[in-house]
Amino acid sequence: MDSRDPVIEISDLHFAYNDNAILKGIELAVPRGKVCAILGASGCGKTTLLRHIGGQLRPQRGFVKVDGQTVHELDNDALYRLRRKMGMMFQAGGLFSDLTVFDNIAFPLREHTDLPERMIRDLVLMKLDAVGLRGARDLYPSELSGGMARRVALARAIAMDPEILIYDEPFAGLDPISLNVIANLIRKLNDALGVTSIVVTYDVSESLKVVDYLYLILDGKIAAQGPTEEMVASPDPFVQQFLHAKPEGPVPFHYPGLAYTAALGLA
Ligand SMILES: Nc1ncnc2c1ncn2[C@@H]1O[C@H](COP(=O)(O)OP(=O)(O)OP(=O)(O)O)[C@@H](O)[C@H]1O
Repeated sequence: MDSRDPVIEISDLHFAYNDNAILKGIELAVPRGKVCAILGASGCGKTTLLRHIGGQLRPQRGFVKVDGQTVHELDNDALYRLRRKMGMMFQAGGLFSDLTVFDNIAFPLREHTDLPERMIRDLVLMKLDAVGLRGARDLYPSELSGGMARRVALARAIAMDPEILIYDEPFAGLDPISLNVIANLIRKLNDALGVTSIVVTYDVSESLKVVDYLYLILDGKIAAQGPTEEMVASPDPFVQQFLHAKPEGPVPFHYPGLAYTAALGLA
């Protein structure tokens, strides 16, 4: 693949849960080596979009290509190989509660490789060092703060040296300091490891600090996109409402419904 080709390319992606249309023609091309954020209100379909990238859901129209491969056309073996190129970190962390920090990170290496234990040890310690938690190797998840648990999940996401790092709501539920730590780690790891990172979040302010490129989702489509600085300076009222979390603007506060007077039986 040409290094200028997008790592992830999505075209005309449509998906509905039964009659509930969620994605209505997503167009997106994630450039290689950048940190991108896909921003959208809770429930707009961000996780649904990620599940198409990971091949857990099949598009009802359009396609998702990762590294030039159309995800829904791959057989199981090819999909498995493709998933190995992707490191994912989820909001809940998903750490195994009965394994130590060390064993949580060693898990994918033991599961997917035949590396000798000595090499696994070196790799795990390297990943732990990258997130500043070498000293926490023998702790269990119940002994970690929320921010530390998120960092362990991040170390596990990079255990297999992925080309693409995907974060689903990495900032949710963190205190401001941990939030900054995670945001800076996302940036630092992207550049140090030479990967492409995709951050899916509703947390705009944190993303603006560390992200190169923004996509805003509204009503199942990419409503606006651009380099972070350009988006921040954009005069578009929708972009402004979105980035500055203004309650008033083109995006209505009220869910569509009857006029208030009609609902009260006064009309
Ligand atoms: N398996 C499912 N079956 C039916 N509806 C679903 C299913 N999964 C999600 N939905 C609905 O699809 C919509 C989009 O969900 P999704 O989780 O993709 O949104 P999101 O943007 O990731 O939200 P959040 O930020 O709150 O996690 C929501 O209205 C949700 O209720």
